[in-house]
Amino acid sequence: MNFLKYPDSEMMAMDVANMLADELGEALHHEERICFAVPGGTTPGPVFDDLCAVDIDWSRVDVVPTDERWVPEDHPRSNARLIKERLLVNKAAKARFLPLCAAQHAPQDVLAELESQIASELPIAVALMGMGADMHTASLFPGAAGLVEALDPHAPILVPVARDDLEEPRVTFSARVLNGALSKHILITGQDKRDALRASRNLPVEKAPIQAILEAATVHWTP
Ligand SMILES: O=C(O)C(O)[C@@H](O)[C@H](O)[C@H](O)COP(=O)(O)O
Repeated sequence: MNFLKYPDSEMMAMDVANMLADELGEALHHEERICFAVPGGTTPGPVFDDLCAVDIDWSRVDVVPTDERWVPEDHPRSNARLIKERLLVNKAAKARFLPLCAAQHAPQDVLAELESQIASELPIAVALMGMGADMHTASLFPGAAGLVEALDPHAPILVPVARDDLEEPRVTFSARVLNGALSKHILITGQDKRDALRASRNLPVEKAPIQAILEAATVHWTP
């Protein structure tokens, strides 16, 4: 794991956006289409604001959430909504969005179809991920139903996840698919998350799922 520290969120957003733009541009030199996975949550918005303005051939980029909350796309908690409003604008409006959710159906009824739309676009070229202070990443939550399956080396592409205290069911890329990304970035802010990341090193992956994707990842942190 590579750990990069920034003086503030603005600097972090700018540098991470530049780094992602370079990697996406480089990947576009080698592949006709590339897959870019991005998280939801509150941290990535400023990165999206900078990244959407960069001049790469977005028309050859498939943008997919790392995980999704099972809510309609116009719901305030929808990751698709965040991504469409903050990333897929400006120059990046030309990218294609691949949804992980069809909220009018139950997850188990549509997961196979969603997977089939994504399978041909894998592996992920560049993955940007977040982390919670409970050491989850994507929707790989400690103690959640679906976690063991999502951590399995032979896991399917997508795994439904639920836990009583989560506001809605979720679907997540399995650790196997996230780990298959050619480049992995984790974006975190605040001392609590830095402490959590440190503590995760001594815990089993079921208790600290972030462990599953740390190898060869770059962690970006600002207080
Ligand atoms: O949809 C989501 O919730 C995620 O993709 C999730 O893994 C997120 O990245 C972390 O929970 C951090 O969220 P914050 O950035 O809001 O702290």
